[in-house]
Amino acid sequence: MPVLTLQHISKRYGSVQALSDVSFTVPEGSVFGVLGPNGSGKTTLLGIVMDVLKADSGNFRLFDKSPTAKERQQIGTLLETPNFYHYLSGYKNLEISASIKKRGKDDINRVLEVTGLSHRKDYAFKTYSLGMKQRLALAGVLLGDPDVLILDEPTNGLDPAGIAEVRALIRQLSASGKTIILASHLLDEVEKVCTHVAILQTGKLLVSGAVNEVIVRSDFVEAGAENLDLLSRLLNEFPGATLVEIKDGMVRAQFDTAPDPAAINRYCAERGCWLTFLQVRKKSLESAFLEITNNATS
Ligand SMILES: Nc1ncnc2c1ncn2[C@@H]1O[C@H](COP(=O)(O)OP(=O)(O)OP(=O)(O)O)[C@@H](O)[C@H]1O
Repeated sequence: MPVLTLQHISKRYGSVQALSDVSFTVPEGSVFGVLGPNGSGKTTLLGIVMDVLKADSGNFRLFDKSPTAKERQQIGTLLETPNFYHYLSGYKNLEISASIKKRGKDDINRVLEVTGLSHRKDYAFKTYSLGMKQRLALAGVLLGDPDVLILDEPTNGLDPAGIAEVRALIRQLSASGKTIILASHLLDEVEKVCTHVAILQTGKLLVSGAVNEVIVRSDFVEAGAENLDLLSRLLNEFPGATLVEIKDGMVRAQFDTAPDPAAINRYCAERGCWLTFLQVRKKSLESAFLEITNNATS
C-alpha cells in the first residue's frame, strides 16, 4: 500500500507558480527524497501534505485514504527546527514536546534511546553538538512512534559530523521499518540515504521513482589509442555500445550493460588497434542529475 499518493497538485502564491501538476507515489518502507534546488517547491509540497497549506488544485491520499487527522497522527514531521530551551536538559525539552503533542512521558526514554542520546539526556541542550541537537529534534518527531516521518532538509546547517550522525539515524530508522519522506537540495543526501526520489524544478516534477531507475548512472569507458578515429569506430561497433564520442584526447563510450575492460581490450587488439589507456568509470550522480534537469529545460 502506498503511504502517500499525490495527484495533480498545483499551488500558486500570487504570481509565483510554486507547484504545477505534481503527481507521484511514495511506497511503504522507502526513504523518499524530494529533491530540488532552493525555491523548487519542496517545502510547499510537504506543507500541503501536512495540512499547513492548501493546494489550489489536485488531491492526495495518505495510506490510500482521504487524509483526516487520524491519518496525519501516524506521521511525525520536522518541517522547521523546533525551539528547544537552551538551559533545559534534553529530557526536559522532550517533556515539553510531549505535552505540546498531548502525549504522555512514557515514550521519552525510548526515543532518547533510539536517537542515541540516553547518556546525555540530563545535560543542558546548549551543551549538545549540532548533530545531537538535530537528533533531539528527531527524537521529538519520534514521540508516539509514527510509521511515517516527513523531514524538511534534515541535515541543513549541520557540520559534516552532524550530517553523518543524522544520516546514520535516518538509515537506522528506515531499517526499523519507517517510511521517511525528506526534502533536500543535496544530491549527496539522495545518494547516501534515499531509495526513491522525486526531482522538482521550479514547481514541476521532472521524474520520480526508485533512485537506480530514475538516475541512470551507467558505467562508461575512457580509452586511448594512437588512432582515436579507429578506436571510436571500433567501440561504436562493440556489442551494447550506446554512445561513443571523442573527448579531451580520449574516446568515451557508454554501454547498455556493465562494460568488461578485458573484452574491450581484446576486441580492439584483434582489429589492429592497440590501446594506450583504458579505464571503466562511473558517471557521477551530479552529471546524471544535470542530464535530467538540462533535458527538462532544453
Ligand atoms: N508564502 C509565500 N508567499 C509567496 N511566495 C512563496 C511563499 N512561500 C514560498 N514561495 C515561493 O514559492 C516557491 C517555492 O518555494 P518553496 O519554499 O516551496 O521551495 P523549496 O524548494 O522548499 O525551497 P528552499 O529549499 O529554499 O526551502 C519559491 O519561488 C518561493 O519564493
